[in-house]
Amino acid sequence: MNPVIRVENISKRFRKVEALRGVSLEIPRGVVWALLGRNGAGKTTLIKILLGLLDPDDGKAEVLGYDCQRESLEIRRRVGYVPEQPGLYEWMRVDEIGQFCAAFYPAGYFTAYLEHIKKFGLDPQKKIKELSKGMRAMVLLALAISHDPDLLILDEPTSGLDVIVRRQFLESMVDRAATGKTVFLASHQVHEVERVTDIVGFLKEGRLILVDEVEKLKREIRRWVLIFDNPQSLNAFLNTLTSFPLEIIQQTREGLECHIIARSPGDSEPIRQVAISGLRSIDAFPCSLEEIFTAYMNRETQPISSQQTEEVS
Ligand SMILES: Nc1ncnc2c1ncn2[C@@H]1O[C@H](COP(=O)(O)OP(=O)(O)OP(=O)(O)O)[C@@H](O)[C@H]1O
Repeated sequence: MNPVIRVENISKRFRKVEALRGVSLEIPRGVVWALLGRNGAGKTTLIKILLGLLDPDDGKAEVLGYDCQRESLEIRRRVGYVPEQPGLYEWMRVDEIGQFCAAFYPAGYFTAYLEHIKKFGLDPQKKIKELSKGMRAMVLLALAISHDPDLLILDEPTSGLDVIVRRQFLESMVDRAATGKTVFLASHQVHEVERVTDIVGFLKEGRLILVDEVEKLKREIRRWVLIFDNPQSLNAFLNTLTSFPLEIIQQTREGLECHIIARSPGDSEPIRQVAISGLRSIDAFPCSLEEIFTAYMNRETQPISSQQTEEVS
């Protein structure tokens, strides 16, 4: 089956800023896919390219089989989009804005819109300018899903929503995916999307550094805490670490404790096989998606070698 989103080697520069650097990805149908990155990582830039609101400097992107540069109108008609910084007509009533947007979509849009508004507990007679931030977010979501789009794109979807609404909102994304629709969301609220996301992509300074299933990441990545009797044993261990069949994502040291976040394929736990004298204890802990994300984001800035360790000890 063709992917819903296909991005090939997209780059985008704003003057001196390289907002996207050779990003490639494919998003299958029927999943909740989250693009996670820190502020300024390039998430909104990628979304704007997908919707044809920005042209890339290099590369090619397709959404629902349409070319993002040449066929952006087709894309915008078929996709539901909730922007990060929405502009709504302040003077309109909640029902009026639905009626206004219905003109761009097939019959049935307005009826579906009113149903969503009712479900969200919003008063259709209220003026947009009288709504709270969270209520506005709900109006935007209702506007974005009332044509039942095959693909829903959300930029920072939960900002402004209280904890109850946020939970309902994110869970409704899972329900959409269960009916074969696709949800692509960009966020830096990693802990919030963890429960509802099938696949994540980590975007760091314009580069997509990882794409994987959340369940697989959580199965394969562990935080290890090793406690040694003396610094020499700890250093000896660190010197052998590169020979383990492991992807070391982060390693830090506090006194005689070594903390490692590492990925090993399958269920094997190679660190457990460590045979170094002076090892007092070894424990493994599951990682949250937030811990995994943080470890990847800090990866280049926090390497410690055994040489550095010796200096510390
Ligand atoms: N129109 C623009 N002109 C100049 N620089 C821009 C423009 N749009 C984005 N940038 C820059 O490109 C980089 C990526 O911005 P982008 O908005 O895509 O990040 P983001 O991941 O969505 O961030 P946030 O989570 O804070 O919304 C940033 O350094 C930003 O300052």
